[in-house]
Amino acid sequence: MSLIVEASVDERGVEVALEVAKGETVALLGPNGAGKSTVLSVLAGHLVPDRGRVVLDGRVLTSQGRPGERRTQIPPHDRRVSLLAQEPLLFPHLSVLDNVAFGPRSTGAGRAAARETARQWLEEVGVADLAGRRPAEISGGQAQRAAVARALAATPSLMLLDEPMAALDVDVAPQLRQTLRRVLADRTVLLVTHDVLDALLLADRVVVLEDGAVVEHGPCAEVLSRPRSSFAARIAGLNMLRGAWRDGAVEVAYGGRSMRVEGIAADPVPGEGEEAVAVFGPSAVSVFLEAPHGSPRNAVEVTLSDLEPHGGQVRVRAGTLSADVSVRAVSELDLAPGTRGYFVVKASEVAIYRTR
Ligand SMILES: Nc1ncnc2c1ncn2[C@@H]1O[C@H](COP(=O)(O)OP(=O)(O)OP(=O)(O)O)[C@@H](O)[C@H]1O
Repeated sequence: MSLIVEASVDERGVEVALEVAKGETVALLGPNGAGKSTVLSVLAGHLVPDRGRVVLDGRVLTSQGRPGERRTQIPPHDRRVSLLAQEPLLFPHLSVLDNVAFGPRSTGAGRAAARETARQWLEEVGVADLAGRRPAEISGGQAQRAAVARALAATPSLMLLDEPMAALDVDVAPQLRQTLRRVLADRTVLLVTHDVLDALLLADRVVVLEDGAVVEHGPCAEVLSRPRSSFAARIAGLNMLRGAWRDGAVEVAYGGRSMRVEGIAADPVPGEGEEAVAVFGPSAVSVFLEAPHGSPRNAVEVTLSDLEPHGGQVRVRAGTLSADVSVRAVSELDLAPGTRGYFVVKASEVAIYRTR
């Protein structure tokens, strides 16, 4: 492993362990307050954990609260870790070129060599023509490209990206994502994101944090197609009901009542009483105003919370569940926020699996 992290930050309720292999990009996903930024701060050296260890390419960057081990806290500039934040954070008084040359300069390169390196990186990220401008004279997207060049020119062993596209216009973000995909290939990267596209296009693996702890991890496609955490299900656009496996179905408490959800149980089938999830896509859900009788279908009693257009259909939400139905069905059933009804899904459309 290139990067090994174990970090507990008591004040923030964070206790995380994760690893990143050399040349691997790992996306760190999770809801607000899950602890993603805390992990990045520990790695960057801006936050000292109460207990923990950060080892990068065999070098101990942080060691705290470990009996028998010397306390270590290498300062941020000496960790060979570059952080690309949401905002480009360029030095306003320096030209774009000198901003990028700053890294090589501070690690001992001569002025001319540092500028040459900077020029190459600006070329690589497509803003070489802006080298002579000040940050105030370029757009947000261009500044973020310059920030990518600056981060890479410092020849980091680890790149940290904190929602690098979040502050950009939607029409600029896809191009920067493509550039990142190219320049980050084969680097060791930890990427914090809320965006499932970032995970799919940039990451080899995802780690999902909830409430300060890792709740699942694995290759992107696997986590997004078979999520085990509510967060991963939500970003993958899937419905998830969690409960205990009993007598061939998942017993779920939903909306204050208990119900059984039937589906296709994946191997290995959950043990009796074991925690399991039932997962199904919104397109598999039909909406009814009355409970369907005598059919082998799952029906969840719901109160609709909102409706919005979704790819030629209407996405109807009820709490954490959603259904994609036709415009015609919405009109015929007169669906609106507050309507009480049933979300109905055939057992053959529900995947059931263990959460561990
Ligand atoms: N400077 C701080 N001092 C004390 N507690 C903090 C501080 N920053 C964050 N926290 C708390 O630490 C926990 C983890 O927050 P963190 O910012 O790491 O989450 P996050 O996953 O990055 O969230 P977001 O997606 O909203 O940025 C939260 O409970 C948060 O309220």
